[in-house]
Amino acid sequence: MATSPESEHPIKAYGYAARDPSGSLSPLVFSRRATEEKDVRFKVLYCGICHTDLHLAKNDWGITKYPITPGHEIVGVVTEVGSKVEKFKVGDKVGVGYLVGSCRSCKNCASDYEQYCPKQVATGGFTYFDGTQTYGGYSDHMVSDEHFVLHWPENLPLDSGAPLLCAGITTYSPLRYFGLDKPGTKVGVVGLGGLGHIAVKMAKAFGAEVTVFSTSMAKKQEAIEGLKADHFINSRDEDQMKAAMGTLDGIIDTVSANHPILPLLGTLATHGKLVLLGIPPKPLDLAAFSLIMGRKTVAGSNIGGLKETQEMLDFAAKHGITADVEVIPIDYVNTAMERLLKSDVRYRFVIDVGNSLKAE
Ligand SMILES: NC(=O)c1ccc[n+]([C@@H]2O[C@H](COP(=O)([O-])OP(=O)(O)OC[C@H]3O[C@@H](n4cnc5c(N)ncnc54)[C@H](O)[C@@H]3O)[C@@H](O)[C@H]2O)c1
Ligand SMILES: [Zn+2]
Ligand SMILES: [Zn+2]
Repeated sequence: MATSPESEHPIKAYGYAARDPSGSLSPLVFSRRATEEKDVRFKVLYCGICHTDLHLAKNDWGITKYPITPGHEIVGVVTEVGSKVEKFKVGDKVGVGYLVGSCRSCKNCASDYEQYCPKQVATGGFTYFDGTQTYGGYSDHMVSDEHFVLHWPENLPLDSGAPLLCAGITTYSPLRYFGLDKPGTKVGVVGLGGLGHIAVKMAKAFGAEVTVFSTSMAKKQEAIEGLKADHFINSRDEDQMKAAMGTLDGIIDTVSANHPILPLLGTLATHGKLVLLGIPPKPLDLAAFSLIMGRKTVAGSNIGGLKETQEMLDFAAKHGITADVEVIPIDYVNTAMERLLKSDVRYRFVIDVGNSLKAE
C-alpha cells in the first residue's frame, strides 16, 4: 500500500521539493526514519546547489520521481547517534554528499568505490533499501548510516566548504585517478561553473599548469586573477584553439549541456585524456579518428568513494580550498535555480538552511 511522504516514517521532517518538471520548489512536509543502530541524525546547516539538483528537479534525464527534495552538498551538526555508531557523537560537524547507501559487499564497495556500486542509493530522490524515497539536504535534518557521513575538518568553513561534498570530490577523484595530480601536468578545465572552478583550485593545489576553456570572455579575468589559472582560451576562437593543439595531458569537462568535444580532443597531447564529468541530456559526437591519432582516451568519472571523499576534505582543509559561494535563504531557491541555468552565479549557491528554513 502506498503511504504518503508525511506518514511513512515516524520522524517529522520539513523541506523544499519539486513536484513536476517545471522544477519549481515549494515547502514539503515529509518524514524520516527513526535513528537505527548505525545511523547518524543531524541538523542541516548549509546545502550547496549542484547542477544535478536542477537536472533532477526538471527531470532532464527522465529518471525523476516526484516529489523530489534535492541537495547533496550537506553540512550539519549531529543531534543523535544510534547505539552502534562508532565514528560520530552528538555535536560533531559532519557532511553528507551524493550517496547515502551502497551494498557494502560488491567488488566496488570492497575497493572503496561505492560510487560504482550497482546498488548505490543517491541522497535525494532515489529509492532506499526499505523501498521509500530518499530526501536530500534542502530540508531541516538528515539521517544516514554512518558509513556515508564525513567528518568535517575543524578549519574548513561550513558554508563555502559544503560544495566540496560533490563539486570537490567529483573533480579531485579524476585528477588523482588519471594521474593529473603531478606538478607540471598540463590540465584543461572546460565549463567554469561549480565543478569547474573547484577543478581549477584542486589542479593548482596539485601543482598543475591549468588552462581554462570557456565560451564566456567575461570569465577570463576571474579565471586568471581570481582562480589563479595559468591560461584562458575562448573555446569559440579558432585561432586560440589551434594554438593549443596537442598540448594538454588531460581535460576535465564539466559542461552541463551538449557541446562539441572534437575540438577539445584536438588540444590533447599524445596519450591525453578527456574526462567527462558533466551530464548533458543527449549523446556527444565522437569521431574515432580523433582518438586514434594520439592514442587518446575519453573517460567518465562519478563523484568519489567515501574514503576518498574524506581524504579530499582533509586535503581541501590543508590547502585552504573552498568554493566561491553566494549564500542564500531557502526562499530564494527558485530564483537561484533560474540563475544557475543561465550560469549567473560565481560559482556556487549555498542555501543557509539552518537560519532560513522554518517549519510552517
Ligand atoms: N560526474 C559526476 O559525478 C557529477 C557530479 C556533479 C555534477 N555533475 C554534472 O556536471 C555538470 C556541471 O555541474 P555544475 O554544478 O558544475 O554546473 P554549473 O552550471 O555550475 O556549471 C556548468 C558550466 O558549464 C557551462 N556551460 C553550459 N552550457 C555550455 C555550453 N553549451 N558550452 C560551453 N559551456 C557551457 C556553464 O557556463 C557553466 O560554467 C552537470 O551536468 C552536473 O549534473 C556530474
Ligand atoms: Zn552534485
Ligand atoms: Zn556495492
